[in-house]
Amino acid sequence: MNKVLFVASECYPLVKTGGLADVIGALPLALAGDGVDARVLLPAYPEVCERLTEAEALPLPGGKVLGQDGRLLAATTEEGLKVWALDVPAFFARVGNPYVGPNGHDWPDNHLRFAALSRVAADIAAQGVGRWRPQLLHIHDWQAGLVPAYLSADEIDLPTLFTIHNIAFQGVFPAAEITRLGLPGRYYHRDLTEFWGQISFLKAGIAMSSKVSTVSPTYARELESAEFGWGLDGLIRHRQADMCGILNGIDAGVWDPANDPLIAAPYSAEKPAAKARNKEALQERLGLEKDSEAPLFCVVSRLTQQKGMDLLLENLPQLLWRGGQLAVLGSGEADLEAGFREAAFNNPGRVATVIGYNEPLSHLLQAGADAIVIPSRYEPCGLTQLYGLRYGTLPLVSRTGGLADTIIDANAAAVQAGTATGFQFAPVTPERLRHTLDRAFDLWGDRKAWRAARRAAMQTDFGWSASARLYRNLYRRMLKEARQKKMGETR
Ligand SMILES: Nc1ncnc2c1ncn2[C@@H]1O[C@H](COP(=O)(O)OP(=O)(O)O[C@H]2O[C@H](CO)[C@@H](O)[C@H](O)[C@H]2O)[C@@H](O)[C@H]1O
Repeated sequence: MNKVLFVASECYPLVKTGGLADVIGALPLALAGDGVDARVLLPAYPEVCERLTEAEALPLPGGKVLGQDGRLLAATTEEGLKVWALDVPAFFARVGNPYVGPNGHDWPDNHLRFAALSRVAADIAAQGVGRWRPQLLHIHDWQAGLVPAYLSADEIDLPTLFTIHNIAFQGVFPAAEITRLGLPGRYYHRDLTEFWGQISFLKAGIAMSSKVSTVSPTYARELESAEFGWGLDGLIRHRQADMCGILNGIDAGVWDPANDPLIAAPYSAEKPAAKARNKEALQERLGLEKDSEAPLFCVVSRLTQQKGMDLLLENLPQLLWRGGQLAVLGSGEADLEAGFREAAFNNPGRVATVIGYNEPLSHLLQAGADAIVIPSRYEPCGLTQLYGLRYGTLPLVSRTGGLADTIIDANAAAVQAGTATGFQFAPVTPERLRHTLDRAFDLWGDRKAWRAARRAAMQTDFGWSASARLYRNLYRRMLKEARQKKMGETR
């Protein structure tokens, strides 16, 4: 068994603010079937501690971390995932979001909090926990970006894979903080952590890891361009030979319409009839008219510019004029929240908006809606379109990143062949979205074709097994390269 330590700031079901948690909660379990013993290191926020009641407390491998006392809480979740929660009260025992305080601003010491996570990961790499020592570290997003810097500073020779889930979140902090992070000043260098006069944790991860991946092949290519690279496209191009894109999968146990305790009635590709009962239940729950003829579009998303939610608001009159309904679950930018609230207020029975984060309701939306709208300006992979496929809720998506890689557009040829699974549009403009909403209404008008697309969508396999195998192969290649490098050095 290859031993791999995952390092990340979220992990479903312990703590989740977005798609990263879903990946960290599911991929290690999928890898177990492929001969990889993957364990997860994450911060012990209060909600994590609450859920790990049976945890065993272990000393930190490095004694203290960045001068603070702490411990590791070792536990196995109900799903069988082995985790170490990093319990450093000075950094993590606070009420609020993992990244943002009650005042809506980032915690002012985020650089120290997540440097501590990376520092402890490097200590585990050096000393192990008990008899378990990783052979490779799989680190995720900027919160784990300093891991290779600590490994390098301590001359610990272990391969690292850095996965970018969203390049827009970069973890950029004042350069003067470098010594408080416990890194030698020489690491503030333009080839390592320096980014426009500041320190970027994300840049450190990309520049210093053995290999870099992202969560879809199309996003891997897009990152090489100035439009998508957020100032790091040059570095990404420089690392092209070590870069790849591997699609996310979904946890088919958690997201299964045939066996989902959070929906009104079970259904499947073979027996889809009960999807209608979920539509009714959703309409009732949200105060929408019980209109089975109206195509019900839904949104489950952060309400942000990234997700293109302004484009959807702009097209709401068209969606309503053609007889559709809209159900929105999300939270995010104040003007978008206000826009969707107002839309619900002005269109009772036709538009419903729930502002907030609600995991159970997200399942009912996927089960009850006919289509899910994801007009993202960029989308590294996207998970909600995959849940939509599984639940026969046709994704209407922009052609970018993972959305481009997972949805087959209902053009005439695909409809004819019975292979269409949703709708795609490009470029990401209000006009193209409007045109594609029209195409969706036209297909809805041909119920037989809609049902065929729904069946094709539900039969698409986006479980983790194929992608887990790609990760396993990549780990093996990295371990082999590391061995060869060592042999070369000792010769
Ligand atoms: N209000 C709400 N209530 C309940 N659940 C909600 C919710 N809002 C969102 N969710 C859930 O959060 C997850 C969001 O998944 P996305 O793929 O859209 O990821 P996100 O953009 O957060 O993360 C980034 O990382 C992931 C993982 O790699 C990439 O897929 C993605 O492209 C990238 O932007 C889904 O499970 C969704 O159901």
